[in-house]
Amino acid sequence: MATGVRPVSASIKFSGIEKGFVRQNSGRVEQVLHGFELEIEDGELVALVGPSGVGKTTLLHIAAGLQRPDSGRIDTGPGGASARVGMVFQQPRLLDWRTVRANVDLVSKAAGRGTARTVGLLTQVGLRDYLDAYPLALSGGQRQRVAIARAFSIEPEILLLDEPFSALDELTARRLRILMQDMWLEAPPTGLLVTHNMLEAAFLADKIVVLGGKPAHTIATIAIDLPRPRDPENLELFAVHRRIMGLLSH
Ligand SMILES: Nc1ncnc2c1ncn2[C@@H]1O[C@H](COP(=O)(O)OP(=O)(O)OP(=O)(O)O)[C@@H](O)[C@H]1O
Repeated sequence: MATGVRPVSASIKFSGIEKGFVRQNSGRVEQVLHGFELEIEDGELVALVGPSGVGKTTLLHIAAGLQRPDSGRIDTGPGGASARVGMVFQQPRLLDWRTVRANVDLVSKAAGRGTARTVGLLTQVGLRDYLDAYPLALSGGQRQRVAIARAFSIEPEILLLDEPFSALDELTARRLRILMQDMWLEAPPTGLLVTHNMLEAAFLADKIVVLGGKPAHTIATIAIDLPRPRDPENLELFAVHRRIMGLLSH
């Protein structure tokens, strides 16, 4: 687990989660999650990996409160009842008619954190010279940097990451993973990362939960005990990648 300080503790606990969707062509319910259990401890970052359609994003949406389980519980505590939840999605989802600075200010103000940290955060993500630029004038990587600054601007106790780097070229993605690691270490939130990239999961996470099947079940839970900050070239990350690919190739 990472070191650092954070004012409020938070954990994420999925208990007995059931979730099904009605298939449009047949009208039958496809059960995606059945009795799903997972606990993410305070300050821990868990990565969910598994085949397309297994239910990773559904779990993240349930954690975010964007979807409700059919039954079961999602608890964020202790202290989690009032936890601030930050999110970074695959697409940056910025307001194109607001400047970079205003995009961050709006969210941090809405979360009651004020705007004093905005310039510092945007400087930290390498956008000091773009405070007054509009998102459409930025590259995809720069926009995602704004999204990362915005997520950290609320001083999140919980941070949910939905394939945050998958729309970027690999070099940019790597830089942003390192940036994410640095920012995470300053005051580690409790986190859930959904990704298709096993190296990314191994680089960022404390624990990787490998999902498979329908309804989804946990095939393996892999603890990543490497000290931080981690090096993306660490050979142990590649060993984890191979292990997961082996598990999912059967
Ligand atoms: N709103 C919805 N309506 C109907 N079916 C849905 C809905 N959301 C998800 N599903 C179905 O639930 C299953 C799990 O979807 P989910 O997006 O959680 O998978 P995933 O593991 O995140 O996939 P991917 O890696 O491709 O993003 C899929 O079969 C999907 O079609």
